[in-house]
Amino acid sequence: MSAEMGVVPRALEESINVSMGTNWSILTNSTGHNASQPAAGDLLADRPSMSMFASMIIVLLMVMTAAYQVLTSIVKMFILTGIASIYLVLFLSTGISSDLDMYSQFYNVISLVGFLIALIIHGRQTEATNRLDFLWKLQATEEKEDMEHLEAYNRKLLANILPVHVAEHFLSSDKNFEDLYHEQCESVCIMFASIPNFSEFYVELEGNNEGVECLRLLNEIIADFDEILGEPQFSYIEKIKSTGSTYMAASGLTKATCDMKDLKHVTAMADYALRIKEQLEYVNQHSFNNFRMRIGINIGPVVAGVIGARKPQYDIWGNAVNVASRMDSTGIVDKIQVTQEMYQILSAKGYPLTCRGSIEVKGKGEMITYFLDGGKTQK
Ligand SMILES: Nc1ncnc2c1ncn2[C@@H]1O[C@H](COP(=O)(O)OP(=O)(O)OP(=O)(O)O)[C@@H](O)[C@H]1O
Repeated sequence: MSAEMGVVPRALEESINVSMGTNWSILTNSTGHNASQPAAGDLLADRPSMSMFASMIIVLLMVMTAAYQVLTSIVKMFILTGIASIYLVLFLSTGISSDLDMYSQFYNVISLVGFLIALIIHGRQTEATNRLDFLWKLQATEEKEDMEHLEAYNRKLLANILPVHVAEHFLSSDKNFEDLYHEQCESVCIMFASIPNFSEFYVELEGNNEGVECLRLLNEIIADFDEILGEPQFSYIEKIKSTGSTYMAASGLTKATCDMKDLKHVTAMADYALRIKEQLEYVNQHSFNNFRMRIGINIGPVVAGVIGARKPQYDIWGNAVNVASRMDSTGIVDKIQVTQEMYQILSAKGYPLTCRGSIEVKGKGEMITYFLDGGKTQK
């Protein structure tokens, strides 16, 4: 029996070697039948692992290049094609592939080219996605900046319409203007300042553009009063509104501006009244007019709130406000009329005041009032 168990016939061995591109003589060697060629068999057995090793190195190199984010897809394409070309030239021209048959060599080349194409397509797609991501991020950043600008603009706008603390209340919480905003303020100093003879000045003629020039001057006066409020010493005061030629302001509406210890919000209001009187004199000198001012000030508790949703308006209400208005309406031009409560505070602080005496105030009866004659004098 020439073909024993475990022995590969010579013809079969050769046919396997041809079809697989390998040498099976090492196997036959193990059976002891070809023991004369062990060294040649070992060498041949190493060959497939060498071509495999080379292929793996190239694939690894290509994957590393493809994964390198900094390179553009075009540069990657050139590098990958270069690597693949060098490998193919070496693979086909040197002995690396000699252990492989034609079919395996062809399969190896096709796999590499396919892999190369896949990497190039992947590189292009990744780059396109990254570019799109970048553009979206840029757009999102621009939109965020626009929104921040818009929010800042809205804040500024709202802060011009409402006092800062009220504007912050609406902006910081989820409140809307439908909800009533109100607060109780215990010690608020209220001032009404009017220019009674403005109505004499206001005439609608062709020469003054149907009264527009008169309004222009009134606007300048009110704007001057607003600007004075911007001075640091008057930070206790909040403008409430101006109706016609009457300017209304109040101080001590917030915890920060209500100084119960030194009553600075009261003295600030007295100083402000004196200051706007001076300002009107300055306007008179420069516009050759003779506007006269009448001012009334009172102190007391008020309710502050925002009325209206579409055009919200901050205002204050209470008996103290009514009395302050009466101090103006029952006052005398060029004088600052104050109530007894104001007198007690201001005289204690060193302000010169003169008692006017008792006057009849509508709805309040007889009231003793005072005139504020000037600024604080050093005691
Ligand atoms: N928030 C306010 N803004 C402007 N003016 C006010 C405010 N609150 C009260 N007043 C004015 O105070 C004045 C006194 O108000 P009060 O309610 O005592 O009297 P009245 O009889 O209603 O007013 P009037 O004498 O004008 O008829 C009124 O002229 C009113 O216009």
